[in-house]
Amino acid sequence: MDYFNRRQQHLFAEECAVEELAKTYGTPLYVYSRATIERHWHAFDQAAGEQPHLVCYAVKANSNLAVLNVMARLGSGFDIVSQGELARVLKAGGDAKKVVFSGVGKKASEIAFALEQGIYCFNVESEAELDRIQAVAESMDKTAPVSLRVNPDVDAGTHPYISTGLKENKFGINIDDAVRIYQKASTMPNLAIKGVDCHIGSQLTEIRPFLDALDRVLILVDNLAEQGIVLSHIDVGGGLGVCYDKEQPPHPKEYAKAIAEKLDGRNITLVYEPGRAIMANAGILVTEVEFLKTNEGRNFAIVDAAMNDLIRPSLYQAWQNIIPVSLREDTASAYYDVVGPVCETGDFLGKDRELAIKAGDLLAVRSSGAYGFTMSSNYNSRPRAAEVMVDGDKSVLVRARETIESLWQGENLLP
Ligand SMILES: Cc1ncc(COP(=O)(O)O)c(C=O)c1O
Ligand SMILES: N[C@@H](CCCC[NH3+])C(=O)O
Repeated sequence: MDYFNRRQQHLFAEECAVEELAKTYGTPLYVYSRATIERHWHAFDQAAGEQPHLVCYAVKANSNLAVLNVMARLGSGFDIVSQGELARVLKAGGDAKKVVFSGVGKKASEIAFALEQGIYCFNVESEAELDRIQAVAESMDKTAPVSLRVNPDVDAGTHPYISTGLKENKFGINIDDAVRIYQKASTMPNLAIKGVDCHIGSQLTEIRPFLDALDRVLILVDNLAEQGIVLSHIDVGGGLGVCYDKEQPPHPKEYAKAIAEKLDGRNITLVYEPGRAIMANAGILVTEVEFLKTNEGRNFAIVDAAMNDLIRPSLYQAWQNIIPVSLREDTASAYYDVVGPVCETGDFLGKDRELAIKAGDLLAVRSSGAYGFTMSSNYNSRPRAAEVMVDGDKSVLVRARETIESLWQGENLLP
């Protein structure tokens, strides 16, 4: 079931006409569906069945306070990678005790803040980081809960920019070094070993690499247990892909169930860190066609959203569906490159898209709820888009469009 669907000629987000939302809030506009977020979150939560588990939504996918608040109300945990993300989670009503802190470059100040808040666990990505956490915890007279993020050297079969589980990637600790580092951690007085973590990449469309990685992690878990280091959780990371085009990723239920079954009755808590699978198809980016033009036989639809609003097409050549908000029959379709106003040849949202459109029409870029707004910027001094959450027939402006004045906030002229 899709909460973004067409009624006659018009696109709806739940019970709200997208055309009306654009009129009310302007474009470019991100529109999120609360019902979709909740449905996706429950799919993970329910599929784990009897296995003790915690769904820690990956905040980087979409960190709008209202999005985090929807998740917090469901009792979600959160996967964060910075002090800023933790502060957002707390502001949105999230529980620090359900937060895992990932990331390769945690600063001492960020570690101290997270310890102060009492997070669930640090996912430690290097031996040097382990030493830093010990030092910070000691200075605060606290005990830091830690997991090692191990790198199982599994090819996730995804885009090289978003693959993280190979030995040559910057992430995690080589799984072959893990036993030694766990032994070291067990002697460090201000650390409490909690679990193990593994995240092999993003937009994975098959279960196999996840299960291969988990096989290797389970060998490590059993090996550590024999040495008296008993873990209380396994964090399997995020990475489950979604359908942008013709991909057929496993359903979150199928994925979460396959993972839970692999544990084979072990009495251990399972942590999931899904980002994209919850948010991507819970959002669209609505944009208005400013002009249509043809250069050297190539048609361009110049729209008011650009690479600064949605960078995935430019950065990864990612394909996202682009559809008219209202269908029209009074013009013939043609193939267009859908491009923004930013001064870069690489500024496009889609290429060669068959569309029947006129200037002034609205387009929706689908699957934009994850890594859309969070990766947006002010390049070309463009204020960032507004964000709206729909809930049935109601809509709430959850982030106002930036003003021109806000663009130079914090900047100073020379005296
Ligand atoms: C450590 C970690 N956990 C979770 C995620 C979320 O990934 P995804 O959005 O692919 O589920 C990421 C991003 O790839 C990550 O780096
Ligand atoms: N930002 C990427 C995914 C990276 C995931 C973060 N570790 C995307 O849009 O596909």
